[in-house]
Amino acid sequence: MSALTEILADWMPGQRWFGSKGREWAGVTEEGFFLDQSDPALSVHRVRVSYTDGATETYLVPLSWRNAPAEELSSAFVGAVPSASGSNYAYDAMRDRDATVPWLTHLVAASTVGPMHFHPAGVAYIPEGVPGDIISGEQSNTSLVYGESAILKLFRRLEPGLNPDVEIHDALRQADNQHIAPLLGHIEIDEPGQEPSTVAMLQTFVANASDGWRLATSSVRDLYAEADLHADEVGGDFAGESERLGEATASVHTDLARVLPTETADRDWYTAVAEQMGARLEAALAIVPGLTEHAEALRALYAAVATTDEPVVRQRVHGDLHLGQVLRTTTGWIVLDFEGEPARPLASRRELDTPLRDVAGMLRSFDYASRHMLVEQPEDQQRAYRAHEWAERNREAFCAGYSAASGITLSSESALLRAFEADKAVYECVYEARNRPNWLMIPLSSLSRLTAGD
Ligand SMILES: Nc1ncnc2c1ncn2[C@@H]1O[C@H](COP(=O)(O)OP(=O)(O)O)[C@@H](O)[C@H]1O
Ligand SMILES: O=P(O)(O)O[C@H]1O[C@H](CO)[C@@H](O[C@H]2O[C@H](CO)[C@@H](O)[C@H](O)[C@H]2O)[C@H](O)[C@H]1O
Repeated sequence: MSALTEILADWMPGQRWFGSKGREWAGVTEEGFFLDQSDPALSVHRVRVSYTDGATETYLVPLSWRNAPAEELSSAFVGAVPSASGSNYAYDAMRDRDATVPWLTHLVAASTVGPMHFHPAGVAYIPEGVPGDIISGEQSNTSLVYGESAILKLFRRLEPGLNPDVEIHDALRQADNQHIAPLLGHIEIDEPGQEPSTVAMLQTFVANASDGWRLATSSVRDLYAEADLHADEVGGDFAGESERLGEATASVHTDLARVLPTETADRDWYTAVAEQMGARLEAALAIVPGLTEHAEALRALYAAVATTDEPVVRQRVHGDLHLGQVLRTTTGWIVLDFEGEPARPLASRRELDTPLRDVAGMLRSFDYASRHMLVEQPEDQQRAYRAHEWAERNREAFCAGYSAASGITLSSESALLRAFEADKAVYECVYEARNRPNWLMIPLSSLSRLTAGD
């Protein structure tokens, strides 16, 4: 193994974007090329990790290079690689501002550098010559904001095929949908014998906006501060926003169904969905022992999916909709990140699905927002009651907004919707066990409610 491969193998598991935490590595290889040779030089590496369970993943790692240690970049230090003249010092290039300029320079020039191709969308101005600032946050990918006008998202896990984030943003632009941030370009990398992988996406940065998670949790904080008031009585009531969010979600679904293919679900689809949910549960049980007590009830919920006669139109959807994926601007809600669930294979994220998956994702998110502050005080019954009330109020408002804008009535009796919520909660259990174990109780306790039929 080369010195750089060893350094990357040590460093990657500690990165937020590394999705396979806790999985045992069987091997690792790395190949890279220089995207820019100036000082600091910028190189891009594809790191292929194989696991003892037989799976493999490819991660994209851009590095910046310096001849001497850079004190101000100590938190971005990746490692020192011995060279003929001493050492070369590698840094996380996404956190080295000086190394962030070439991405947009190449996009403006529509360059090809080695295996990498830059595709400007040709619809709006791309800022050039300015450095990008990394967004810090709970992200599966890594984003740079350039001068408050554009945001570049680097997809960390590479898979051959067009990333749905690019594909869906492009489709919604054609539909002139008002609830997205316009696509400015994207970057691809060749994969021998396969379709290219999408490396990054550039879109308009929406300034002066707040994400839905932050707004919703402020509303919950207000409620907790006034523990004897109801959700509709405190100043920070969120229900109006939830209703508008339901309308925005419906508008996105309506436009996706208008400009991209749709199909009516046949019996096989219901059976396949029930099987997928069951398979996800079986895999999750091996990772989260706390799920065992819900397993039987979940299997019964999924069995109901196979036999329900609720009509479903299959179409492209968001795939991982939650409050952290929506931005409230001065005029309304913007929906972000159409990539789908990061842990799912790309081909399955591009399949036709049902809008109910997105509705379920957002309903789960209201539950999360209401209860994440209870993680530290699980015994507080008064607040737990208020949390439940807040979640119900906002879930109902979201559904009302969605139904009014789409003409599709969302029923709390729907076996499908309940199963999609439960399936999402199972996914979240695995996600939390791997990334935020002290939050695991949020989806786990929701499963008690969902399987009890409340
Ligand atoms: N176009 C945008 N304008 C403003 N902020 C954005 C934009 N796109 C993303 N963000 C911010 O970056 C965060 C992460 O972006 P997202 O696309 O969800 O990345 P990830 O796939 O890593 O979760 C969002 O929650 C939002 O705060
Ligand atoms: O935004 P990503 O595409 O990276 O989505 C992943 O991370 C999310 C957390 O950042 C995770 O969402 C879960 O936590 C949210 C609060 O942090 C909550 O609003 C969501 O409802 C809950 O699912 C998401 O599941 C995961 O795919």
